[in-house]
Amino acid sequence: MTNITIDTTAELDPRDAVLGTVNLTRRFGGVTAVDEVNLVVEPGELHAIIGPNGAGKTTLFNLITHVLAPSEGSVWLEGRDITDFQQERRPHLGLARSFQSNQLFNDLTVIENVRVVAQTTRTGTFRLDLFRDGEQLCEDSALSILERVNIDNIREEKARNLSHGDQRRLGIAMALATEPNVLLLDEPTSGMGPNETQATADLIASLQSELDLTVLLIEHDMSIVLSMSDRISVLNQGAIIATGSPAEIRGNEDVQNAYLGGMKEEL
Ligand SMILES: Nc1ncnc2c1ncn2[C@@H]1O[C@H](COP(=O)(O)OP(=O)(O)OP(=O)(O)O)[C@@H](O)[C@H]1O
Repeated sequence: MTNITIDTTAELDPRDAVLGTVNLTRRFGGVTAVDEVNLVVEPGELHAIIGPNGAGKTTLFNLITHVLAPSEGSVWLEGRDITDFQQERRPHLGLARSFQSNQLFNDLTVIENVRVVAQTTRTGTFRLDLFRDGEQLCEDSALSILERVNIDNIREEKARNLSHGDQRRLGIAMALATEPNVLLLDEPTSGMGPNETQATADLIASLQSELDLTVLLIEHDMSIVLSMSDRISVLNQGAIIATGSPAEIRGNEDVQNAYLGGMKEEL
């Protein structure tokens, strides 16, 4: 493998980062899907993870969110080792991942979906009995999140009836209901046309700046990645082989040739 040294964060210890990983590794039998990854995410940045199919992006997200346990290494959030924290505890730490379509409550309305998450986060108890006293706070908070994500106009629709794009926006709204400091987005524009893709990119940028969020994102659309990221890490065969600004990643001939392959034209 070509050695590329454009990691502008190399001097930072991942244990001191807002989100960091130390030698994070996951093996599946003989395959090392994530290989000694040291990731440093800085406060308030939009940090994208890119790489070819099978590079280990989803596995890395699954390790950070404890969907999978690492074979080796650790995950750090604001100075705490959260490697062994169970998934359910993570939203309370300020780390949230956008909900996937199969995690929505299909028979609840859009606002009910967000309210359930807001309530669960506030009370620590999962509750579907939504119509009790003392829930005005969650209702107000759910509505303001829907307005922020621009889906308040469909708040009474059942989740199952939403378009693909609206389901993805609802997934982001539900993550926001946990009041995160760090938001993980797993291909937020997948399956969207150009207009929806741009609208989603604009939404993410506005969330980042207005809510002072730190965002870690996997995204295949290179034009989106290059236009909106503060920094980009390139994964290849499980390892981070470069981290840098979009200009550094775009301008690096080795990255283009060795790791972006078919995406080279888009750089
Ligand atoms: N549960 C699993 N069991 C066995 N191998 C797995 C498992 N999950 C992932 N892998 C392997 O780990 C490697 C990394 O996969 P991963 O899905 O993390 O890559 P990716 O970068 O997200 O790919 P894509 O862009 O295609 O979604 C691949 O070789 C994949 O086949």
